[in-house]
Amino acid sequence: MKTFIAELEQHQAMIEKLRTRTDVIESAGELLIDTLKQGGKILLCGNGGSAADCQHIAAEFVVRYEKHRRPLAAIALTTDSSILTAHSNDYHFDSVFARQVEALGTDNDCLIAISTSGTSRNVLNAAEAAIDKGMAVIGLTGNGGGMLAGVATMSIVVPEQVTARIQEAHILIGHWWCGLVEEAFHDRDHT
Ligand SMILES: O=C(CO)[C@@H](O)[C@H](O)[C@H](O)[C@H](O)COP(=O)(O)O
Ligand SMILES: [Zn+2]
Repeated sequence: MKTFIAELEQHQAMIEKLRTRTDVIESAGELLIDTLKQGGKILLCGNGGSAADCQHIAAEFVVRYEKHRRPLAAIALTTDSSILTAHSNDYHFDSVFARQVEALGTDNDCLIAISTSGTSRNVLNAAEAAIDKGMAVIGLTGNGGGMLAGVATMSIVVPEQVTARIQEAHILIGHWWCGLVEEAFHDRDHT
């Protein structure tokens, strides 16, 4: 049985490796700030645990992270059960996020496409649809980046193979972006 200490050690090793991705993580944070300052919105998509990350991060933008500031435009494409089921039932699950990008995206917007493997077809299709619309795409991935790293405008490839470690890195990065963005929009009359 793997001990909890072994799990912690694996997590710490992931954190150390993440240092090598600092520049692109910071650049992506600046892109998010620019997108919102120019009136664009942030769309997010991913499967499974990454779907949860999408709605988690969207909630921090729309509501708050740690400080009071104006609401920020973000939509998780993973949450509307009618859209998800109608599209998957009538068309295909592979295009369930791309369809929403086509419906909602504009060239001011940015898509955060999350896939630990970088190979999930519905995430790749969403990234391609976003590029076709002139949107910026931040690929949040791992495992060498898969095809997502080739499609996205900029990619954060967590240098890990274990899905859980990659997901832990993703939410750490997502939270850091939330703090950075919040600082840029912070209403200094409130806390
Ligand atoms: O949370 C986990 C594993 O930790 C799973 O639900 C995982 O997200 C799912 O298997 C996803 O379908 C994996 O998709 P992806 O990250 O490779 O795009
Ligand atoms: Zn999980």
